[in-house]
Amino acid sequence: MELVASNKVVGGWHKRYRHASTTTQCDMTFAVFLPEITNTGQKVPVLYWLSGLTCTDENFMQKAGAFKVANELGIAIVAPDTSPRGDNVPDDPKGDYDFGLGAGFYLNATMPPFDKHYQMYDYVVTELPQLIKSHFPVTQQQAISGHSMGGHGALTIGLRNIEQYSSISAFSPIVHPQQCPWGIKAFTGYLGIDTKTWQKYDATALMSTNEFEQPIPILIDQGDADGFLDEQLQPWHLQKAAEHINYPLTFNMREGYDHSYFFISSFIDEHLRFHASHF
Ligand SMILES: N[C@@H](CCC(=O)N[C@@H](CSC=O)C(=O)NCC(=O)O)C(=O)O
Repeated sequence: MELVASNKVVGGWHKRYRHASTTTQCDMTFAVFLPEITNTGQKVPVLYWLSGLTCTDENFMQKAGAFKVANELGIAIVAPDTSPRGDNVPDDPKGDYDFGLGAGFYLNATMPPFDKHYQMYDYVVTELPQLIKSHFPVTQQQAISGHSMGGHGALTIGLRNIEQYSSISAFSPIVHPQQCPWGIKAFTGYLGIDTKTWQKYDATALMSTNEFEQPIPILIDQGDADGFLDEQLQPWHLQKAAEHINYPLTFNMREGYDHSYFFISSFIDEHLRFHASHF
């Protein structure tokens, strides 16, 4: 693992690393925030943050304003990149922002030429946590959160790995990708046209078809001035499925907020406190 950058912040540290990933078969970069309490070697729980379309590991760390409260609560934050990258990694044929580089959709692609590198589900669920546990002062406690495409990632990964996380949260998530343009494009390209293979990557489908004996709590915040709300995000699908099985989902519609990190930075403290209360 190669240290790419290191910045002292609120008494703790923000660091970026590059490593050769066996899962995505390319170099991956991730960022980690380590609260001050870890300077003495004390172990802390980890929040995994999954970013949205066009992002890298840097967007959340630079724009979310999460460090002060994460430091106060003693939570480490890990932010992976949103796709594999490199000269050999295929991109959207037209170079569009919603597929390929920066748009890995946190799934394991099965369609060539994407299947070789686009294995973001396994990377986030397995390889990255193993790497974090072996190199940083963290406990076994994990939570997962994300924004937009990353909210989709947090919901699907969390719901499929309930024993691995103590809580899930999301800002402006894509909750029913098989029924929105971003999701249909991504799933067709990465998984092919057989929609049966799409179900395990669709939070609403997972909520509708699974039984959750020990559900973990979910918190979602959504801005009502979000330009992607009606066409892409459609949170009511997940709300309805959750209500149907009495799943512990808290949903906040926030008046006047859009899709940006201005919105995330306004409510990230509440999400951090939510996760801290469930570790
Ligand atoms: N460039 C696109 C929109 C891209 C965009 O809004 N990306 C969001 C995530 S959208 C869903 O996954 C984002 O987080 N951008 C990075 C940031 O720092 O704000 C367009 O022009 O429509």
